[in-house]
Amino acid sequence: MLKLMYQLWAGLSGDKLEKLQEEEQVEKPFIRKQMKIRFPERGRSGKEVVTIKNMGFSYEDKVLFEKANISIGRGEKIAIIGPNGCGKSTLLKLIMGLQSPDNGEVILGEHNVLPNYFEQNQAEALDLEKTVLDTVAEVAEDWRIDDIKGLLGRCNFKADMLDRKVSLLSGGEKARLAFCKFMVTPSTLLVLDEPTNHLDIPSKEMLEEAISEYEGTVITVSHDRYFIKQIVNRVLEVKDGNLEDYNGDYDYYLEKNLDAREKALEREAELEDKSPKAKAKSKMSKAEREARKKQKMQAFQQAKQKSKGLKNSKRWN
Ligand SMILES: Nc1ncnc2c1ncn2[C@@H]1O[C@H](COP(=O)(O)OP(=O)(O)OP(=O)(O)O)[C@@H](O)[C@H]1O
Repeated sequence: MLKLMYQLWAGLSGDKLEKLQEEEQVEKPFIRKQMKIRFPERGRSGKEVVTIKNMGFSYEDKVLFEKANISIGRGEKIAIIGPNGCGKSTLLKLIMGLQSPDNGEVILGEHNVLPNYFEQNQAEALDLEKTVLDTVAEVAEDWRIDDIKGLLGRCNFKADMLDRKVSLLSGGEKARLAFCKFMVTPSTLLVLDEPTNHLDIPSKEMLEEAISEYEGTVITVSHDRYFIKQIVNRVLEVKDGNLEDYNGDYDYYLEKNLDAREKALEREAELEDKSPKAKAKSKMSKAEREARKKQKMQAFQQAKQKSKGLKNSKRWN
C-alpha cells in the first residue's frame, strides 16, 4: 500500500497530484526530518587561541612535561594523543587553568576566547535535584524549548523522561544528559576529554556533525580513532615530555609516524580476526589467514624500509 502511494507520488506531478491530495486519495509520504544540532557560538575569538611556552609540569616525582611549546590558532581542530598516563588530560586541565605549570606559560588568547570544557567525569557534576529538561534548559541561551526536547530526543531521552529527576537516572543516562548540557553551552573554544565515552552511535554522529560545522577551535583527547579521523586537522602527540606537532589529519599523522601506523595495522588485523562476521564469511583456513596477515606485515615492513631509505637519501642531499 505504502509502496503504491510512493509510486503515485513519484509518477504524478503538479495539479493532478495536488488535486488527488485535496481529495485525500493520496497521502504525503512521511519524510523524517533529522534535527541539526550545532554548538552555539558566541562571536569569534581572536586569531591566537592557546599559546604554550616552555611549559614544565610534574605530579610529585612524575614529570609529564619538560619544555612543551605550541601555538593553537582560531578554527583549528586538534587531537591530543599519546599512551595512557602520558598527561593528555592534564594538558587540558593546564589549558583550562585548573592546573598551573611549574615552569613556562600557558596562555589563553585575550580576545573572546570562551572555552566550553567537557571533563571525563562531567556526569558527576550534575545537580541531582533537577529534572532532565531543566538541566539542559537552564544553560541553553536562545534555544526554543522544542529544540531542546529535540536534542534530548536525539540523545534517546523519550518524552516521559523529561520530567524525571537526575537522581533517578542510570550512569549512562547521566552521561548522555551531561553531554546534552555541554552541547547547548555557548563558546568559541571546545575542550573535550574523551567526549565519545558512553555515547551511542547516533549521539556520536551528532557530535561529529556539530564539530564539523563549528567555526571555533576544538581541542580533544580521544582514544576513539574513528572519531578523531572524522574531525581533526592537526594532531599533537605527547611524547617524552614534549608535544610533537603533526600539521595534518589523522591519516597524515599515520603516514608520518611509522610506529603508529604499524600499531594501527596490527589492530586492524586483530579486529579482522575477532570479527564474527569476518569469520563466518571467510572461507579461508586459519593457516591461510595467518599467511595473509604475514603478507600484510611484510608489505608494511618493505614500505617502512623504503621510506627509511628515502629519508636517508634526503638527508644526504
Ligand atoms: N592529581 C594527581 N596527582 C598525582 N598524580 C596524578 C594526578 N592526576 C593524574 N596523575 C597522574 O599523572 C599521569 C598523567 O595523568 P593523565 O590523566 O593526564 O594521563 P592521560 O594521558 O590523560 O591518561 P589516559 O589516557 O589513561 O586517560 C598519570 O600517571 C596519573 O596517574
